[in-house]
Amino acid sequence: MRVLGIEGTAWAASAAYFDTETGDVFIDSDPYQPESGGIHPREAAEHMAGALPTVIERALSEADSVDAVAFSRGPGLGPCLRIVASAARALAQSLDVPLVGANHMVAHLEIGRHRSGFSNPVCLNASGANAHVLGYHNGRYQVLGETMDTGVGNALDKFARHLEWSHPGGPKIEERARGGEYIDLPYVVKGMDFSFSGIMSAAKDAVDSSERIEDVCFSLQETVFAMLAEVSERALSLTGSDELVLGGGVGQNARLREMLAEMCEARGASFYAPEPRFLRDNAGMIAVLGATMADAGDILEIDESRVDSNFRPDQVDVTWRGAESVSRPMNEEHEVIGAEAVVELDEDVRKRRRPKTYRHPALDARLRRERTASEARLTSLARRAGVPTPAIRDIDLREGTLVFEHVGEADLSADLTPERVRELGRHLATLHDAGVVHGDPTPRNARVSDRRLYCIDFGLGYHTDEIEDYAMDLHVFERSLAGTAADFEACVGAFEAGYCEVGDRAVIDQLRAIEGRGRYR
Ligand SMILES: C[C@@H](O)[C@H](NC(=O)OP(=O)(O)OC[C@H]1O[C@@H](n2cnc3c(N)ncnc32)[C@H](O)[C@@H]1O)C(=O)O
Ligand SMILES: Nc1ncnc2c1ncn2[C@@H]1O[C@H](COP(=O)(O)OP(=O)(O)OP(=O)(O)O)[C@@H](O)[C@H]1O
Ligand SMILES: [Fe+2]
Repeated sequence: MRVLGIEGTAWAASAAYFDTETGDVFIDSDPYQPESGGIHPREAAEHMAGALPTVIERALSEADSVDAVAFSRGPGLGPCLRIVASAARALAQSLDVPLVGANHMVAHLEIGRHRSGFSNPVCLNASGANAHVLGYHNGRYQVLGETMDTGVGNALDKFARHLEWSHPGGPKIEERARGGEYIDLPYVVKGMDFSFSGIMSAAKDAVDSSERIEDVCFSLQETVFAMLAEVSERALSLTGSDELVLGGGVGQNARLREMLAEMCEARGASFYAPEPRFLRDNAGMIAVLGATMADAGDILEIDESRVDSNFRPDQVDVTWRGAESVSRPMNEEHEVIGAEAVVELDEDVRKRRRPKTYRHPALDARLRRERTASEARLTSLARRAGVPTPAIRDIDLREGTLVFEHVGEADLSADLTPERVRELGRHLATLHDAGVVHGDPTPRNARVSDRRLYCIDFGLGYHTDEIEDYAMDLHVFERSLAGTAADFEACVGAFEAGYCEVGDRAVIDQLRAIEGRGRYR
């Protein structure tokens, strides 16, 4: 099959030609470069209108024939998307071939899967307007974790604008980071979700209070990319997957790729990053996904081809994949490589947070120390509040080691029933009542026995009386269920019912508000 792809969600006016028989992808792009400030939607749309005809013509001149036209349907800037869609409709009609509407974020992911040959990877999309970790489960690309505020590239670009550097800021920060020294910045990870707002204001304050720019750029990269590597590792650990692919324009950053490669190597996973022309916005990824979709018969009628500027990857009905899942069953082994630690299971359980070589030694030492200390403290506090947890036998903060009582016969993930999930809901409500959040409640961080359900792994927990934090705890759990549970609906229903038996219903309302923010941002 031969597909013409068109992209133009924000800055790249791009067209491509992909031939499934030869595997060749021809891409021609014309970037929009704002004169000052960030991307202006109206100017960007004018750029699309002016540049698309030329790039399309060049791609067509490479084509022997065209069997389908694929375009980016969203997410992106509304005025740009409408111009791209009009061009795609007109072309499909004049060539008399089917029209395919691709989700831009799924295209960022599928290009890595396609080029690597990996069958079922976890995907980190690190782009301008987005940042999320995805895994395929129950016929969708589930969002296992995502930014709670801005996209990663936008965060970097805003910092660069503060320094009055031109757009895009990411490559300039990478350049200036060379030779910088590390300073501490806020590091925010909640389960597999993360946030950039705190770190960005701290970085701006740091340059305003005359820290060296290279030190701030260096530390910004070290901190932001370590967060992305950590949530990717959490997704690998939760699902049991041993494949990671990278997508999105920030993926062009050598330090990010280095960290991800090192993280994967340390846990025996394979890592793939497409070449830069497939990472930044480009129509090649649209043409490649378009061919897969057209092959599955996933085509659009012209009058149903309207664009969607908030089109989320988890809204896409994945017609081109089967019933497989990124999550695989895991056996109880003597040594477990978790996301944070190596855990040896004997009569007692020895959990050691080994140094993570991918992150800066100072950041690594800080995180291991803080998390080991809070895990010890909160595991005991939770038990006193009435939540079953393992007793602590020993603690060595310098080594990052904890020794626990062995609890339960299996992880909750191995035996996930609505009844058990309901009990976890009650436990979290009890914990919140005591003013504590777990921080990383997942089906792998609860242990089951005949009589009880235990909570483990409190390393990301903290004290708080904010209802938003309690709701976030529930959100983290429901995310992890969406990526792993066979019967998601029944489990979520039971979980929230269990929570309400003990806890405050207002937390559930806040949870709905959090979900709404992700969907319509
Ligand atoms: C919806 C769509 O329009 C949007 N596209 C987008 O953001 O363009 P993309 O090409 O994937 O990423 C651009 C971002 O990638 C950053 N970037 C480019 N090179 C970089 C580098 N070497 N280091 C860090 N960031 C870099 C830029 O600063 C910019 O923020 C998206 O995918 O979110
Ligand atoms: N006290 C315990 N009793 C029985 N099994 C345990 C205990 N603590 C940990 N385990 C087992 O080890 C696995 C990893 O432990 P833990 O979640 O604490 O490590 P981690 O590195 O923080 O993992 P992750 O962050 O990926 O959840 C658990 O999923 C569980 O199977
Ligand atoms: Fe993009």
